[in-house]
Amino acid sequence: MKIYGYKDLSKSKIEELCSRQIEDDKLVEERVSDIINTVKKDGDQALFNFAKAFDKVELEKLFLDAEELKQIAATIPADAKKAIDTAYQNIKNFHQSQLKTEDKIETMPGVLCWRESRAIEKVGLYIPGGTAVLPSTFLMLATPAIIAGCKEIVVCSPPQGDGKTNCYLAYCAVLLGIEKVFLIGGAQAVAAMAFGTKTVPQVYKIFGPGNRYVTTAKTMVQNKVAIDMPAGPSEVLVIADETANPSFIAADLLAQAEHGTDSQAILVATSKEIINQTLKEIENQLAILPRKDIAAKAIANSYAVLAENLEQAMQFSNEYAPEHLILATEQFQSLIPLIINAGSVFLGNFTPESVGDYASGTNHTLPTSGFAKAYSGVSTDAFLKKITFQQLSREGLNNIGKTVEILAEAEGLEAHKNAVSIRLIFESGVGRPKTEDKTA
Ligand SMILES: NC(=O)c1ccc[n+]([C@@H]2O[C@H](COP(=O)([O-])OP(=O)(O)OC[C@H]3O[C@@H](n4cnc5c(N)ncnc54)[C@H](O)[C@@H]3O)[C@@H](O)[C@H]2O)c1
Ligand SMILES: N[C@H](CO)Cc1c[nH]c[nH+]1
Ligand SMILES: [Zn+2]
Repeated sequence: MKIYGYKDLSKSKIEELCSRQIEDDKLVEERVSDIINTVKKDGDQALFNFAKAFDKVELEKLFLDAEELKQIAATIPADAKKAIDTAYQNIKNFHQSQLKTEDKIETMPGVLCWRESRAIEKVGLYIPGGTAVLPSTFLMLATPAIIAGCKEIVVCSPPQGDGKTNCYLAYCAVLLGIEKVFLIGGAQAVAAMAFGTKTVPQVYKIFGPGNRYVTTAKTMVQNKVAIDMPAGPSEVLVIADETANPSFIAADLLAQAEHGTDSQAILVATSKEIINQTLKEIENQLAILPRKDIAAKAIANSYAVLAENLEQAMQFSNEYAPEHLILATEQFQSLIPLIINAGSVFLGNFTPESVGDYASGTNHTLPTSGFAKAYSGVSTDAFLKKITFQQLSREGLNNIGKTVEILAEAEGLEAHKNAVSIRLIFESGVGRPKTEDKTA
């Protein structure tokens, strides 16, 4: 892991360090574009072929039904079932609290405006399953979808070696009341949900994280469907001072590094000593990790920055806009107001990022690659549309009418003006007897 001194970094070097561009991005785009076009053209047959090519599985059918899911779920160990139940309850509590009704506002006398939420009717959820199957992502996506009231929830996850899925994912399906899981992974899953095939229903919005193929496909189908955000390879940035524990920092960095070789784990510390001790700890902890080869590659693509103080560290973090930000310092309270860009934040030395990945209740589907500058993570809101309403009484139309007429005239849109004028004239009594205002 390379170490940089913040004060020696030029603006362009900071930009380079914060960019997550990878050399073969163009190649991935070309491949994904081919996959999308093939699914559009060949439908289900393309999905069988891609499962064979990429997942090394010859599928008999493209989904597991409720009975099959129940049978697989029955093999889950008792402690895992209990852990999933606990995580689900916390995620449900937190996401339920996000459902809010808004007040109606009278912007001027007789002019009433408000917003109401409606669930997106058909949503597609992608659950990663390449290097690791992530049932936690199933909970993170389906729980808010159900709370929001989405009617049709289509779930895709790559098939595993036996042409099925594992007991944890199947148990989540049973727990959540999802009766079908499509065994489709990668860009082809995104294409299937975006355009529909004979077997896979077309949806209005696609959610979920994934590798570069999945994320690139999501960005490419956006002229057809909505997406939650680009949620690609996991990343973490840890800000640490001398009150931090290097063993904890190393563990947190490795936790995200083990997701994939293109993950990033960045340390920004105010103490050289802490950086050196953390690097040593990374070596020690890496040695005993089953996924050490993956994590070691991700760590090699990562770096540490030595900042002069915590404010400077925050400045770097805001430019990097990490998916996960850990404030490994006893001073975390004073840093909270300085956070501008981050997906999810972990405060103090006893809040490991893993709790957010699984069970604290916050959502782990979060923007990566700097998209935390503009996007939020998945929430119940993401499954809702906000529809605005307005209702004018006769008094309201009298109060606002002139304003609209003048603005319509300024834009040269006479018909717009007339839609108001015709009512004002009507109201003034020209051509008809004046009636009582029943809406006032
Ligand atoms: N940002 C977030 O919120 C978040 C949350 C969880 C996981 N993640 C990230 O999700 C990713 C999961 O990646 P994964 O690979 O384990 O699973 P995945 O399910 O995203 O991808 C597996 C699929 O990729 C496709 N694929 C693999 N190699 C291919 C190739 N050469 N050409 C075309 N398609 C190919 C296959 O179809 C396979 O089914 C990780 O990078 C992890 O860090 C991010
Ligand atoms: N850290 C991932 C988000 O980047 C989420 C996850 C799922 N399982 C473990 N971790
Ligand atoms: Zn994780």
